[in-house]
Amino acid sequence: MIVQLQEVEYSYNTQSTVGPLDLTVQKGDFLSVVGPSGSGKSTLLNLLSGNYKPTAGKLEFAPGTRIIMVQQDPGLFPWRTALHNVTFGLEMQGASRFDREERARAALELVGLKGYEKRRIHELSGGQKQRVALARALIMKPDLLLLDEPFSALDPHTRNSLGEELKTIWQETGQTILLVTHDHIEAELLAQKVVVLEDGKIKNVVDLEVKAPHLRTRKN
Ligand SMILES: Nc1ncnc2c1ncn2[C@@H]1O[C@H](COP(=O)(O)OP(=O)(O)OP(=O)(O)O)[C@@H](O)[C@H]1O
Repeated sequence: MIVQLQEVEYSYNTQSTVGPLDLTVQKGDFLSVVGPSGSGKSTLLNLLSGNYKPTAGKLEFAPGTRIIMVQQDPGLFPWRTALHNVTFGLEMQGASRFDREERARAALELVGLKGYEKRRIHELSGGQKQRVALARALIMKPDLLLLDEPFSALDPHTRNSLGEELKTIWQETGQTILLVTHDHIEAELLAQKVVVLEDGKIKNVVDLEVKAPHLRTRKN
């Protein structure tokens, strides 16, 4: 278990409460959370990222859980190259230059940006910027990667191809992912489990029973 919510509620005020929510994220899961505006997606993300503390119920993380969120705005450093945006977290951790650049090259290759290492951020398209943001998060190998509508500002074609790549990345790395989207089709195409939110509650959890190939043989 990476994170477990048991009857978790978050109350903004007396009128507006999200929950109670019951949800468990297991290692290697690819969950998508889908729901219309106001259904509680951002509130759930804020709870999972530790920004909000539940006002009721129990929210439990496995010890030492590290969580990284990628948002719609990729928030890259414009003065750095693509490669050096990706190395940033490892720099903060004190990894050697050789090690961080080698890992950043591999992460950029994983997101389909081999050959773009030296580009400045303004020399990249919107989709490419999102890929850099994804590589920057993946390189840190978080226990849980939260994706907050990361493709919503992109054109449909770029959106589809990035979505497909995300699925491949999940299958290849087993990275635990929780993707928030308002697009039902995207949610079902990509994830293994779809959590449907409505009026601040989990209306349904659809188990699509797709497992990352490398996890198929494991009993978990
Ligand atoms: N700061 C706030 N103060 C009071 N109520 C809030 C606040 N933020 C959100 N809410 C309420 O909490 C509920 C869930 O909102 P939330 O932002 O989590 O939904 P959402 O699914 O992320 O919506 P969107 O897709 O529009 O971002 C809604 O009823 C909303 O009105």
